[in-house]
Amino acid sequence: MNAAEATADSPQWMMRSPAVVVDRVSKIYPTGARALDDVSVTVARGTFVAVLGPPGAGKSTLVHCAAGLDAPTSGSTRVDGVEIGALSEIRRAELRRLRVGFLFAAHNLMPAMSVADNITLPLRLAGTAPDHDWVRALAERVGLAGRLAHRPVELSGVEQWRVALARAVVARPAVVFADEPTGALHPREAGAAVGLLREVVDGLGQAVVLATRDAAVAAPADRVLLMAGGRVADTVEAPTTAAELARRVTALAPGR
Ligand SMILES: Nc1ncnc2c1ncn2[C@@H]1O[C@H](COP(=O)(O)OP(=O)(O)OP(=O)(O)O)[C@@H](O)[C@H]1O
Repeated sequence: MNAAEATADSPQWMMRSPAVVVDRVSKIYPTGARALDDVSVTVARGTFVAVLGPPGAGKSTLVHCAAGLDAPTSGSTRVDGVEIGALSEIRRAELRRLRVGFLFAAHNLMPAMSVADNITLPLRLAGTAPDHDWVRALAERVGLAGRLAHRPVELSGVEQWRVALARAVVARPAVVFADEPTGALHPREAGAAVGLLREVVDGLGQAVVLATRDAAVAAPADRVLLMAGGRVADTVEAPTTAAELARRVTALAPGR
């Protein structure tokens, strides 16, 4: 099949399409706050994009709109080749369970469930039987081998974060959306945590879209979008450093 023959729902199209396309998205809340102002972003498969900026810049709104958790006021978003706005709520929920992984500051682990059951929850919610060898291999990869039978309360904060990471990738999604994912960790632990995220998605070929205020968390990305006032004000390509990113953020908002 050549490019002209590929249709939006054919496997060939899905393989070629970027992991995420945000096309001219604006979001105006009922309060009148313009959180996103005509934002366009394309995230190629397997690439790690960080969204960095000061509080209120629109980072969370961008991640939520891109992931289909929130509806843009105008513009469109595609994830894994699928136009989110065209899906019914049921189809959107399916897409979120199997083609998208999430990592938030609050891990929302199920306290009564074992680590293994927490990790495999997205699969079970989607009616898919977990492959136990894969779950064991994943647990090993994130440093949780030997912890699969424990309850979350028996784990350290970093270990709980690793459970959330494994849960985000267990369905081998096309993309992981992360909103201030290291927010519950000590700042000292954040760098290593995002390093592990990077290692895991590099191994599995997933794209990442990660929103953060912390330049050290954004620095390992392939591309950093600097946001201010609901717009992508600047883009920094890898390699870069936290110090350079912090300098660029300050330059965007003089007097802050
Ligand atoms: N539900 C909402 N209702 C009204 N305004 C909102 C809502 N959510 C966000 N906003 C406003 O939209 C703008 C962007 O918010 P957003 O949370 O996306 O920024 P952010 O860059 O993620 O900030 P932070 O780093 O503090 O999380 C802000 O002015 C915020 O007050």
